[in-house]
Amino acid sequence: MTGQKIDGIIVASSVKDRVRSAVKELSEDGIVPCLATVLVGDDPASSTYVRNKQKACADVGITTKDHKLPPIFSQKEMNSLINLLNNDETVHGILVQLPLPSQLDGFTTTSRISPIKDVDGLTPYNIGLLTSGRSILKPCTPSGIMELLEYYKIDLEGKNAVIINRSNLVGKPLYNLMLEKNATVTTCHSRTKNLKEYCLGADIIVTAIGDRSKFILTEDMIKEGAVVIDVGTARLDGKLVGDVDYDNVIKKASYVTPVPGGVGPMTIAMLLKNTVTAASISKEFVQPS
Ligand SMILES: Nc1nc(=O)c2c([nH]1)NC[C@@H]1CN(c3ccc(C(=O)N[C@@H](CCC(=O)O)C(=O)O)cc3)C=[N+]21
Repeated sequence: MTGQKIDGIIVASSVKDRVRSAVKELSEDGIVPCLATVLVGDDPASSTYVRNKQKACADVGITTKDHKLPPIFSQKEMNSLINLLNNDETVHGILVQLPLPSQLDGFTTTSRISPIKDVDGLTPYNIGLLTSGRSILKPCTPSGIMELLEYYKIDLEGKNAVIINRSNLVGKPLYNLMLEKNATVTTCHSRTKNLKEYCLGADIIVTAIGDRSKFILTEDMIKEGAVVIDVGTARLDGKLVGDVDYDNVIKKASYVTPVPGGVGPMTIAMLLKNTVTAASISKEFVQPS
């Protein structure tokens, strides 16, 4: 028996359909959802990601305001820009593309974003809501993974979930979301001993390393029928590759996400969903004149 591919493109397009109709409804109320994107420097990968996010916005009727800053942009200038966007009533979501150049601190920058415009779910306020099980704006990659599991009716109740990543963007928020669904969640990372044993005990493995010289998930590391979610992204001879030895792992797993076409498209779809959520809640915060 061979496993099934989890198709992120199909699930992302169903999320986008829902977002498109929500955008239409909001527009009828006079609100045109708008995402401000902030990109510092000219890293080609980051530029491509931001461009893809803008294209996806256009596709569902969300407008974008593009802020492209020179690589020498200072923290002080960044703080003023965030203040400006926080106070701009026509902007509903603010996305600061990470990583930032070394003179800028990612945490200082994202913490400054108004929690109701925090479409990446990275402000301390939204992290607090997430750990309390009351999140509204959730980080896009983890919520995209949860959406994939739900679409394929993969139940987490009582399951052993192993996450190989402990970042603020992926591992930590995903831990909380999976815990809410009653999984027994284990976070593994570079100092974990006996990683293979954790993997072999897992009903669901989420891997987000992104460096095949350090880690590749092979079929001998998973148990029969496991669900494998690949968040890894690296370039190999110009091709996008994940952490998983897909062709062999799928023979033993029940479900596997491919790279590309798995979690990546979901990350973008959830950003669109968060932008619409932010636009909807903005109504409640509009001060009467
Ligand atoms: N503030 C912030 N928020 C982010 O969400 C964020 C970020 N910074 N920095 C970088 C990472 C990376 N990320 C991806 C989004 C889409 C794909 C994606 O759509 N990938 C396609 C393939 C794209 C290609 O071929 O290059 C796929 O997997 O099928 C991948 C990676 C969001 N990130």
